[in-house]
Amino acid sequence: MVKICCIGAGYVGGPTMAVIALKCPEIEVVVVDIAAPRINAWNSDHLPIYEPGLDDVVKKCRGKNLFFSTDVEKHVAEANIVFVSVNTPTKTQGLGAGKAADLTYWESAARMIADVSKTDKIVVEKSTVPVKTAEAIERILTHNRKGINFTILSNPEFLAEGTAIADLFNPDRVLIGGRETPEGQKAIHALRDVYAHWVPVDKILCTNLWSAELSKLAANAFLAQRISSVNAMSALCEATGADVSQVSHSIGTDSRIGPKFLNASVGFGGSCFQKDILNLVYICECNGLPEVANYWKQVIKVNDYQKNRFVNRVVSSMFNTVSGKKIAVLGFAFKKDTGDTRETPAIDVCKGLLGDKAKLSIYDPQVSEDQITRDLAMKKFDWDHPAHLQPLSPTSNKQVSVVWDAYEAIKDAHGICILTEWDEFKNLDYKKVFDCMQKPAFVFDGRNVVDVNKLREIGFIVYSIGKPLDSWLKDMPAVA
Ligand SMILES: NC(=O)C1=CN([C@@H]2O[C@H](COP(=O)(O)OP(=O)(O)OC[C@H]3O[C@@H](n4cnc5c(N)ncnc54)[C@H](O)[C@@H]3O)[C@@H](O)[C@H]2O)C=CC1
Ligand SMILES: O=C(O)[C@H]1O[C@H](OP(=O)(O)OP(=O)(O)OC[C@H]2O[C@@H](n3ccc(=O)[nH]c3=O)[C@H](O)[C@@H]2O)[C@H](O)[C@@H](O)[C@@H]1O
Repeated sequence: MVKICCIGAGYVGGPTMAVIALKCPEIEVVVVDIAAPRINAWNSDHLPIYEPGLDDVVKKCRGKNLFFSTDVEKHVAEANIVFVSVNTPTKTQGLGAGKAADLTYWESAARMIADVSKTDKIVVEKSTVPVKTAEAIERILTHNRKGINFTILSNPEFLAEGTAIADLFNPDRVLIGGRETPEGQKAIHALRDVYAHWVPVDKILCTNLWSAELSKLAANAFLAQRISSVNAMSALCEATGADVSQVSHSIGTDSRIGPKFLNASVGFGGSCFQKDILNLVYICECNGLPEVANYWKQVIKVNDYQKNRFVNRVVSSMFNTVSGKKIAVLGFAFKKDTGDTRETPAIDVCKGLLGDKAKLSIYDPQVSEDQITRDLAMKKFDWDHPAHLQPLSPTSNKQVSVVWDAYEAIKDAHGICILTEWDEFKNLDYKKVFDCMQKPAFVFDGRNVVDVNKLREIGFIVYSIGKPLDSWLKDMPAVA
């Protein structure tokens, strides 16, 4: 019987392994983690992450062929295939700080695999890693190998949060990279056989190790670049009277461009886009390619510009100060259908508004007060380390309250900032909202979810990213 062990029970390890267990009933899958609270949550009725459809999948296989455990060494020792899906955050100190990937967690996992193994293993890179990481991992694994053969594969994950289960059930492709040696090819076939339980074989792409590693960074860079491109256009739309949704639709109907990932927004967030592009930039610099590095750096610069631009719009519209004014923040997660706040644009927008002394009332249907308080106090990049290594919960900020109802957040507010595109924000009773706000009442829509004309008819002053400006805003400076 094939036994799979996955090190790292996070947003990737948990859902991916649950789907493998569901689709391959004859394979035993154990997900292990050093974080006991996370494993306890995976074994409870309240899973540690919110992901549509995940509960169902876990319920169907947990206790049958899917297990969650803190007994990392035992399960690694017993497995034939070991996936490694641990954090690969951006380095905050030392060589490459602020750009390079911090491979501390990966290295410690690899050393542990080498120490506890008594049988041959396929070791699969599931985490996103710099190109050529497999070479370093191989050295760690084979340094003290005691006659055991380790074959390393790169199998990057392309799921997006909020649609993880659908993405895993029906992936655009599964990518497996391995050495072009007989052992490498044998390992590729073994992993391909796992995915072939439900993924058509023509969607399982097999490449060399470095192509697989680099393809993951390239895919995220290309996706993020599309968002920065459309966001750059949104600034020009506001300056010219064009409507970014119309521009996106017009260019997206060109089959060479395609319609997806062209929604202008307050900026992209999430645990990976920025981290992976910084990682790519660093690799380019290390390979003596500064022009290529600068090209990709610009994707992040435009994203930062977009977040600053949004804050400036809010402040300048409200008579150039938000000091002491209540601003309702609707949505804190980095996108809808997830409770994940890693690198969410809401953090930078909230910090910008707090910098101008606003009073924030924040509502998100999936994010807890504790998480928001931590996020607003955390240093850049600290969020991407395992929970037990993160700073303890800070004392709450008097300028910030977190509430569990959108109307509660809005009551007596001067302005509303929509920062996540949760469906419920489209369907609020905006007449009721208007009536309970200070006047003039402002709506700043960072996700283009509201019906701008309808809200203007009610009496709101509305700013919506990349849409023709309200006459109120036309002469206001909005320089980031
Ligand atoms: N979040 C996402 O949507 C995607 C993430 N990725 C990549 O997958 C990797 C993991 O990301 P997430 O699952 O989001 O991170 P996460 O932070 O949710 O999960 C990582 C887990 O690894 C555990 N861990 C760290 N070191 C360990 C060790 N030595 N032994 C046992 N457990 C250990 C941590 O406690 C944590 O629970 C990253 O490289 C990320 O770039 C790739 C595709 C999608
Ligand atoms: O490596 C990863 O971590 C993953 O990163 C992204 O997935 P994810 O970050 O979960 O979510 P996305 O749907 O890509 O959204 C990222 C950010 O871009 C924003 N976005 C997305 C699309 C768009 O048109 N406009 C836009 O602003 C979202 O609101 C969100 O803040 C990729 O889509 C996945 O393929 C990849 O596996």
